[in-house]
Amino acid sequence: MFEKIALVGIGLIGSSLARVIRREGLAGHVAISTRSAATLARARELGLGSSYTTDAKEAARDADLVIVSVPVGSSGAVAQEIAPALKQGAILTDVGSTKASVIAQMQPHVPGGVHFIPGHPLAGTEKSGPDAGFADLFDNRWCIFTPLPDTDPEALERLSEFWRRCGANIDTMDPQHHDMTLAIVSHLPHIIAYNIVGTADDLESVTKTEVIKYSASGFRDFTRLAASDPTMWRDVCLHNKDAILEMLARFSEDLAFLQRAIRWGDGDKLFDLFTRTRAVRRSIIEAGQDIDAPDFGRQAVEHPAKS
Ligand SMILES: NC(=O)c1ccc[n+]([C@@H]2O[C@H](COP(=O)([O-])OP(=O)(O)OC[C@H]3O[C@@H](n4cnc5c(N)ncnc54)[C@H](O)[C@@H]3O)[C@@H](O)[C@H]2O)c1
Ligand SMILES: O=C(O)C(=O)C[C@]1(C(=O)O)C=C[C@@H](O)C=C1
Repeated sequence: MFEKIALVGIGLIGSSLARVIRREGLAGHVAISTRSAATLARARELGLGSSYTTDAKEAARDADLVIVSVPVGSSGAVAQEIAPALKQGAILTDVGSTKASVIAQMQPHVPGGVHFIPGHPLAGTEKSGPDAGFADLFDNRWCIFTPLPDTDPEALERLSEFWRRCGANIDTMDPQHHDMTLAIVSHLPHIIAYNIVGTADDLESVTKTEVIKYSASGFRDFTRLAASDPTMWRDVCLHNKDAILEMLARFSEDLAFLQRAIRWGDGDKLFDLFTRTRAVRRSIIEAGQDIDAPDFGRQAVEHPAKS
């Protein structure tokens, strides 16, 4: 599909892209760049690309497609660094979990004649780094684009076709809507997981023994999310601040409602809520998302209930 693709950042997402690009034969040349020499050396050992450099500008030079897969707080610095090397007509995209902030950081650096199309594949795991990636990561997952008002439809279609060939389904929305939606379906669940595992860890007398020994699968599911990359999630929280605070406020109100129902022994309220939420899971399954499949969105994840 492309003569040369540059992957800037070669962690979970960048290396999954490298693997699927190779499997599907989507590029003549895959240039890999990352900030740390050690990560780059590992990418080379894994044979993820055709060339390797710690100089993002070098990787981006002459590329037809440049994919930035770094923590969202670094996307502006990366855009500034590669901007002078971007060729006319190239597509520049990203995979960041927040969109308004990434656009605000990257867009000012994008030279005229370069197609900047922000994107976000809704696929990942709690793991990070080049060893964590796998070619099937994007299979049957959404990839959301938040095109800018002047986005060239042909470039958007070309990038959409690339992601389809990586296994993804495509959707588009405006950046604010993306950030609000992801705040509830992705960012809040991680924040809640970090919080509950932190609370358990604070119970020092319990944590070293009982929490580990008796962790039931409910708590274990939280620990998976709470093991996610600290840099990535620090940046997500700082860069989707307004939407996350809005969702946290609603969450706290609803939690207070639940707390009150428990305090006053209001079984009907509890039963009604739990019935409604059970229906949500059922509708996700009916919509074709097989939650119980062992590879639901992630590989190499323990499924203790099944083993
Ligand atoms: N992990 C997920 O579940 C997931 C899912 C979808 C999107 N995302 C988004 O994808 C992006 C990458 O996440 P990941 O999970 O692949 O992270 P990761 O930690 O596995 O990899 C990040 C990579 O970026 C490199 N990097 C960091 N700062 C850099 C800089 N300034 N210049 C060049 N390289 C730099 C690191 O060396 C590493 O190679 C993030 O923006 C994240 O929000 C993550
Ligand atoms: O399944 C997981 O481990 C993930 O965290 C993946 C997940 C998500 O919340 O669904 C995390 C962040 C992304 O931006 C997209 C996907």
